[in-house]
Amino acid sequence: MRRPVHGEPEPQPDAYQHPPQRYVPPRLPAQHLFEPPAPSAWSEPESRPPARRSDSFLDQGRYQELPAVPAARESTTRIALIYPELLGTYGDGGNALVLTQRLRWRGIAAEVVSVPAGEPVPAGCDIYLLGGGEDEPQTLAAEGLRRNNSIERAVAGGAAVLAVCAGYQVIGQSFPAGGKIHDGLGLLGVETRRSFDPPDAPLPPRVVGDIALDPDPSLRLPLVLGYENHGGRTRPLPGARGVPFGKVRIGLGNGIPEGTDGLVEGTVLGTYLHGPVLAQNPAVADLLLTWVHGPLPALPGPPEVDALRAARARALQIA
Ligand SMILES: NC(=O)CC[C@H](N)C(=O)O
Repeated sequence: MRRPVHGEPEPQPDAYQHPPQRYVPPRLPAQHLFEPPAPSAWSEPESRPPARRSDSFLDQGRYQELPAVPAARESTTRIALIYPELLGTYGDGGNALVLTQRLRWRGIAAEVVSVPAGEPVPAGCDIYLLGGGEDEPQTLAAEGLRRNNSIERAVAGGAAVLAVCAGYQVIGQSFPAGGKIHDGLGLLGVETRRSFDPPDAPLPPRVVGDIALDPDPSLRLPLVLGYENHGGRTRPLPGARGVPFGKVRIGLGNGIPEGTDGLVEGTVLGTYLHGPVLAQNPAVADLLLTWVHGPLPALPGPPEVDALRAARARALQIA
């Protein structure tokens, strides 16, 4: 992007144009991201005992005052980032950072367990993250994951999964790549194809751009914002359980006549939304965290994300 000439006003959030989709970030106080929210932001009564966490960063100052939280499945919440070099093309690894930080802000110990391709996937993690990727890496990822059923076993034991785009396709029943149909993990009852149109119809174009969802009411989430970039179309199999992640307000999502994106079944969430989706939608991060922790104290903001969401909603004319 061109740097502003001295004396020229810096671009402001309102300069965000759509189309063309060019994002100018709002100007924000940089230090906030490194500071915990003020204790006044917490909705729980102050009489609760301090958090169990003893992390050197969190032990400083205000974190001592944070309320206790329900017992985690284990003392440290383990967030598995699956094959980041194959399923990390679109910055979806940021989802791990968001989950970790939102736990730490609440005084809960958390660690990211990065699982490189070729390594066995541990079955003892609390949340499994699969990101987006191109067709070939996605096929390799599916092959690796099919070698053991760690994620399926972890889910049976109460773990949560967030699978984005290629990850969503991989945890479904089947997906296309390189002119073939590949088996997925079958964690979600969906199938992906390049098209569900009659074989003689031209292939639909790749969809790239902003996406906004009205989440399924059962999830009790605010508007979900993101970015999509995929060639595949995904539909539920007959008799599939779960609810769509949301109804598409802007964008394509699953690309089926129902106008939905993703599928949520139990503690497994598949979606086409990049962003990273949890960075733009902290409420979705907290939904995943409550799946493994039970109810958590409210944690508003951070204000940078509120500002970002407001700017994006304005730009998409859905404010
Ligand atoms: N962004 C992605 O993860 C893309 C997934 C898949 N390769 C597709 O094009 O549909």
